[in-house]
Amino acid sequence: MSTPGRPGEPDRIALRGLTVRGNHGVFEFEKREGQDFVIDVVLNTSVARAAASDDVADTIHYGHLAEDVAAIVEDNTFDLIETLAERIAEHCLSLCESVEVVVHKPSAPIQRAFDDVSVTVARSRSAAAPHRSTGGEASSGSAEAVLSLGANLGDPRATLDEAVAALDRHPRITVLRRSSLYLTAPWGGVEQNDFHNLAVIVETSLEAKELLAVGQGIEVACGRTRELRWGPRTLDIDLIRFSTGGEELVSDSATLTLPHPRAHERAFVLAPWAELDPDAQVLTPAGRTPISTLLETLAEQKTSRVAPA
Ligand SMILES: Nc1ncnc2c1ncn2[C@@H]1O[C@H](COP(=O)(O)OP(=O)(O)OP(=O)(O)O)[C@@H](O)[C@H]1O
Ligand SMILES: Nc1nc2c(c(=O)[nH]1)N=C(CO)CN2
Repeated sequence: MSTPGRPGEPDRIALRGLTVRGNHGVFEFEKREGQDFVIDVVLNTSVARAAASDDVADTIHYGHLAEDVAAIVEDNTFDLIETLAERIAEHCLSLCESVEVVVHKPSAPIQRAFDDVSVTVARSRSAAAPHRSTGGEASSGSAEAVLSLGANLGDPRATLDEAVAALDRHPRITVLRRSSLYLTAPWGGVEQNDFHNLAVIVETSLEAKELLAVGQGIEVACGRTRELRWGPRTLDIDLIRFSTGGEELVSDSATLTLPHPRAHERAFVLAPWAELDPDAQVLTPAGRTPISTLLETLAEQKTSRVAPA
């Protein structure tokens, strides 16, 4: 028989010694030439559910975690390993309650013999939230969001099922409603297979940026690569609308545009959304417009509801 966990002794998933080449450093030659960074992350998260089900879908997949962390190291250039550690911690907090991240820089330009230099940050959701809230954004409390999901590579049905389940498993996201599945003609001018699309309405205590980051994490976990704009993909999750207390968030930062700037031009977004909320008023450059009116103007974009499997 297992013993119930005691407070102060949370379950942990640890990934140590992840070695990734990156271009971080104060000196120009460090940015130019790159060097190895070694990362340790310890995620405090209950593994009880996965231990009971023996299903990897009920836990944080360490392979996906390693890829996500490696991508943060590889895709950015920071002066300081403090910043790198903070970014990694921020990502991990979209997966778990608290985390400790150590970034080692064993080849740092130090003119003395040394074994290692490292920065350690420990972050938890409650402590992190005030630092991460950004101007004009809802910080906490409950928000409602519309997400559009699409896929046209691999097994789109299975991927979309897995993506909705992954959203719902997140401790700070509840999927309230899920639309039928739609088969839709590719939008955007790239010749490719039809897409499968659906929409979900979720309730969340995450900020909009965090919700988008969770969606992007799920895209990566499902094997998404970005090769061609509007091109074929295993999974795409777009944040269409985010509202707190009935008030819709409008954002135009480099990383987050809300409402989604192209949603009103896309029948593949509007048809599934209209099924969930037929009275939705969509904020467009021309003002608020009923979703049914927009769909009428997009009638030439083919969408058809797929019968349940
Ligand atoms: N509301 C939003 N939903 C999804 N991504 C957004 C949003 N606002 C800004 N972005 C940013 O847009 C970038 C490109 O996203 P993505 O790769 O999903 O684009 P796409 O699916 O090819 O095209 P589109 O943005 O037209 O749907 C991402 O880096 C993401 O941070
Ligand atoms: N029908 C349809 N077309 C698309 C879609 C999509 O989900 N559905 N996604 C794209 C890039 O995100 C580009 N074009």
